[in-house]
Amino acid sequence: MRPALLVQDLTVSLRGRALIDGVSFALDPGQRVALLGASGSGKSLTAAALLGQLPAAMSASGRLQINGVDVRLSSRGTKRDGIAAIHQDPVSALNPLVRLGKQLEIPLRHAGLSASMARQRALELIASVGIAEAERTMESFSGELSGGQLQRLCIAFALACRSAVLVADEPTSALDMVSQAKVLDALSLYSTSAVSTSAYSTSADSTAAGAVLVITHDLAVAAACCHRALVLVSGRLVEEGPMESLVERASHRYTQQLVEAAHIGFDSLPREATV
Ligand SMILES: Nc1ncnc2c1ncn2[C@@H]1O[C@H](COP(=O)(O)OP(=O)(O)OP(=O)(O)O)[C@@H](O)[C@H]1O
Repeated sequence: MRPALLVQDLTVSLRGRALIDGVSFALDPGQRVALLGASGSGKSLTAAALLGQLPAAMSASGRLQINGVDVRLSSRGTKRDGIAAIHQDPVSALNPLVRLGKQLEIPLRHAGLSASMARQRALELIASVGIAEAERTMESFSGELSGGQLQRLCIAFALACRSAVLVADEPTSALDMVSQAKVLDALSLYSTSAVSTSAYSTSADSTAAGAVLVITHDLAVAAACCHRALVLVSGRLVEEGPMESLVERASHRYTQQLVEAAHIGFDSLPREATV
């Protein structure tokens, strides 16, 4: 199976100092993978490198492939095809002056849907990420929704764009537990939805599922929604593996500390994350 995301030997440097040092990993379609690490370990810079959003003073090298297409790591500024992101603060991703339904319909119209089909699909997407009253949400502005609802709406946007990869950077850290669970459910939905072609075609490839990279320092969040985890320490990948073996048999001291701090055991993992 072709990976949705392939990262080889990613290095991000600032004035000759490597902030990210030789990081390699891959995400298969349908996989949810956590990128864990302490504050300052390089999680956000890794995300920025994947999205082409590194500060101008930094340089990136290595290989990046999104949905089978090589992407120049040095390119930045424009949105990269096949990859979308949601951030801790969803408000900044949305236009506060345009009704949410109109914003959601834009990528759908771009994909070739008629106005009425785009509206219908937008309603379906809003409902699919667990937001009740889809009709009313379509007519709302971003300031009228809660943080958790906006976060799920951003996931609906990523679904509308049919990005093969969704990078979720601390998607739940500003939310209460109930909203957190709903956002994690929406991320699961993303990775089981067919997303990875840009056109609404019927080709075999259009059935590939989305892959999600969840950036977090919270092991409980990672365990609740991810199949695998990658652990970053000081810009280097020190450990990776299936979620349950990481929790049960962490080998790096930082991962062991995370497990001890989270006090979670294998039994608390959802069934889906253990396959
Ligand atoms: N704009 C910048 N200029 C200089 N150094 C930076 C810049 N952004 C990040 N760094 C450095 O790069 C390293 C990795 O930072 P990064 O923001 O990726 O960490 P993080 O794991 O996302 O942390 P957090 O969980 O606190 O967001 C840190 O040492 C940080 O000081």
